[in-house]
Amino acid sequence: MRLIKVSDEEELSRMAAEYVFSKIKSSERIVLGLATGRTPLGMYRHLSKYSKEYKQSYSHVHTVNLDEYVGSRAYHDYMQKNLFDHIGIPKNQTHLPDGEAYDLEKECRRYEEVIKELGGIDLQVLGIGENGHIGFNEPGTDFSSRTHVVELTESTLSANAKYFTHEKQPREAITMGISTILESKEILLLASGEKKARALRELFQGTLNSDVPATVLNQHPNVTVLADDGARSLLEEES
Ligand SMILES: N[C@@H]1[C@@H](O)[C@H](O)[C@@H](COP(=O)(O)O)O[C@@H]1O
Repeated sequence: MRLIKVSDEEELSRMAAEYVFSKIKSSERIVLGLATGRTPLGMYRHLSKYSKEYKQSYSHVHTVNLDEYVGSRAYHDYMQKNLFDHIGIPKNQTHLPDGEAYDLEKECRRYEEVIKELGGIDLQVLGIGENGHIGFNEPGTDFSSRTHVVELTESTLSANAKYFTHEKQPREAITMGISTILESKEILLLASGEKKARALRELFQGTLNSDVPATVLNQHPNVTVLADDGARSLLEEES
């Protein structure tokens, strides 16, 4: 696992965008796994800006998002507003789980098929929950899980309550499973702020702990962690 140290959220956003943009530029075809939440917002802002500044084609880019709330399009709307409206990725090449599907189990299987038919994920961007969740894989999730429906923990519900001012906050979500995420060829994890420090400390301790799902990333051969001063504040090497 590589650690790239940045000072703050702004530097993290710029570095993350440069990282992803260089992959887009240098690939003939790329499948990007995308995350939502506050952390990648600045990265999306920079990527949107690059799309205006540089004559870069996005016709070779495919995207698959990690998750969506059940009964909601909150993350569809987030992606549209923060990235897809500003960047020329063909609409039929962007994918998210359908949280409004009638048969959620079937939707989970469909989503796995989508990823498989795309040939897997080349670069998965991840955020990290305060409790160490990745995607919406909450503490205790089986490391062998595939795309599934989850019941969100109180910790995650309260951390994300601020995004639900116009609709009732769903208590369930569809998420790629831990095993689905681990099959990505490369992972870029973004962590910003002191609220993430405990989860990051667990991750860098290197021991697998199913109570902190992100620790499973220690088993992946190609993970880069971009972390700012706040997120690194409990790492031993920093003290
Ligand atoms: N499903 C998302 C995760 O993918 C994200 O990593 C996490 C952290 O979000 P934030 O970046 O807002 O702290 O929140 C949500 O639970």
